[in-house]
Amino acid sequence: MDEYSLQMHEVCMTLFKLMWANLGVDPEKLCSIYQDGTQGIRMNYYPPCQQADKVIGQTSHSDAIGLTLLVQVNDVQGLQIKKTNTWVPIKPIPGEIIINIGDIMESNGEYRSIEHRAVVDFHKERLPITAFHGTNFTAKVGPVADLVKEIGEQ
Ligand SMILES: O=C(O)CCC(=O)C(=O)O
Ligand SMILES: [Fe+2]
Repeated sequence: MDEYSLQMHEVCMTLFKLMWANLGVDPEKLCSIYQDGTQGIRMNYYPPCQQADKVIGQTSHSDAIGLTLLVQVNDVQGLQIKKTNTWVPIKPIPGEIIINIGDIMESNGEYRSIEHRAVVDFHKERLPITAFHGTNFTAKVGPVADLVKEIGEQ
């Protein structure tokens, strides 16, 4: 479990740096807010339900962190994201990690914190493992100064 947490953190830091570089921000400037950052690992279990069309596994929300890395133990579909007011199912691919952008990484429309939910299956159980990555407790979170523009500025 320790090794899993560590590896997930490493993947996450690599993604943060690539995402910041893509925005034109020096990754080294922001790295410190995730130094000894919070990490929560949640193992969800959604049992099959004969009334799957009448219940919800997890209601609509966005994750209040930087990035969420989600790995599924089996290939049952359940995660959905909201795109132009429509719920779009996310098909799990064995061995791949689903990355959810959280509220802290929302940035000038370039990256959007995604609204999502989980539905349940009529016949099969579903087991996703989610790793949430947030800043450390001393970090000040707010708009990145380098990205703040005047109205009309390109
Ligand atoms: O079960 C899922 O696929 C989604 C889990 C989730 O969104 C969460 O735990 O925040
Ligand atoms: Fe979530």
